Amino acid sequence: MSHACNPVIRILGPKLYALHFTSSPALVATPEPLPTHTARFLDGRAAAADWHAELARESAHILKVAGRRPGLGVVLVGDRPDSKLYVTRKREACEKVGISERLVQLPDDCSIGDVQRVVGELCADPGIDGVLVQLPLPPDISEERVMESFDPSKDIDGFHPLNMGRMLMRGRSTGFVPATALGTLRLLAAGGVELRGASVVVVGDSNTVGTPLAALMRDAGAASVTVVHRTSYSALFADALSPRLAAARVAAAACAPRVPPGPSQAARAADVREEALEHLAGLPGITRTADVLVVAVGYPRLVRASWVKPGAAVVDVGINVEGGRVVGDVDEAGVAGVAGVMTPVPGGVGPMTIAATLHNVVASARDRLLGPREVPQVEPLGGLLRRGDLHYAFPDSRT
Ligand SMILES: Nc1nc(=O)c2c([nH]1)NC[C@@H]1CN(c3ccc(C(=O)N[C@@H](CCC(=O)O)C(=O)O)cc3)C=[N+]21
Repeated sequence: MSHACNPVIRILGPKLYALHFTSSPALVATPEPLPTHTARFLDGRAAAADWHAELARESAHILKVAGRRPGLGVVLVGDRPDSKLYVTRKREACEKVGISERLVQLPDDCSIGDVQRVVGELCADPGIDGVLVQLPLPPDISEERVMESFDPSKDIDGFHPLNMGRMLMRGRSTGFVPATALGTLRLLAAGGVELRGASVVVVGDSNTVGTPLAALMRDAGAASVTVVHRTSYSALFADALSPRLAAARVAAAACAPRVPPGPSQAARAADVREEALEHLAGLPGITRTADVLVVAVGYPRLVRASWVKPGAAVVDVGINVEGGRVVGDVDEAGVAGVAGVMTPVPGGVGPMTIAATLHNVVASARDRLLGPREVPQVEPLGGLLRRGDLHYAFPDSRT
């Protein structure tokens, strides 16, 4: 009997699969091995390149009809190397697509008023269709207050409360959708991953990634969306819960970056890591229910093979630097033996985030310069995303 053909087994997963067989003595003698998979990786760089090519055609059309290119305004506060890298990536992509970009840099010690003034100026510029403030901001500047100072019609990150609010209203997401969520959905659609009817688990509850993704997965027809709140994994980051973890951090900080960690130090770090993971008792049981598992926590290689339902689609939104390499929140090598589909890091969601940002700029320019297009009455999210449309609506938009 094939595992894949038995709906009860397929739905309930490997634990009950074992129970099923132990209940029947005749079958206990010849248990089938648990299924193994070799995950298909979704190529975010290729999908982003396709998207860029589409956007370049639209941008050229806008230039021809309206006489100017779509325009993006970017505000960069301070000099975090990661933020500078992402801003550079956006600039390169803008050049490819034919978007004119205006970057305003502010020093680390600027005031919230300075940021709001620059946002106001960029939003008032008639040659600019979309504005974004690269996050995170210095801790003393309220990101919420900055978002509230945007003109919502130029908030291409979709972080203004008006755009966030619209997104949370079932089937009425007519504003801008945050880039990481939009890019993830498009990557899944390009990879043929069906969200309709899926059990979705989103690990991470951030305003920028987890919350928008959960809302959009629901709108895309997921059967259920479980959001794992940060209290479920905060132990990973809480030194108080693990004095040895704190000690290891202090030791690592004292050595780095001059002395590379020795074998005993590395062993101790691995040990401490295992200890921190023990605090996550209930989490693997939840992630194992997911047909589509999204991980956006910011902890390297958190999700391992035993956390994943065989054949699931695993989306890795994490970006962590470990030993000079960029790794995600998923143990790629291990999980690849269990998952059906995976997004790699790097080369997965990251490039799609950039393309989605530019998509929002082009869509904003199109609405502004060519007039807003009809909102289709009945269209599944995936289809609309494939057509590169900003707006979407659903038949079941009753609250
Ligand atoms: N207002 C705002 N909007 C954002 O969209 C925004 C932000 N703030 N703050 C930070 C996050 C992060 N983010 C990424 C973009 C591209 C890659 C990316 O291209 N990553 C490459 C690796 C980087 C490289 O080496 O090029 C990859 O995954 O393949 C990653 C992360 C946008 N963010």
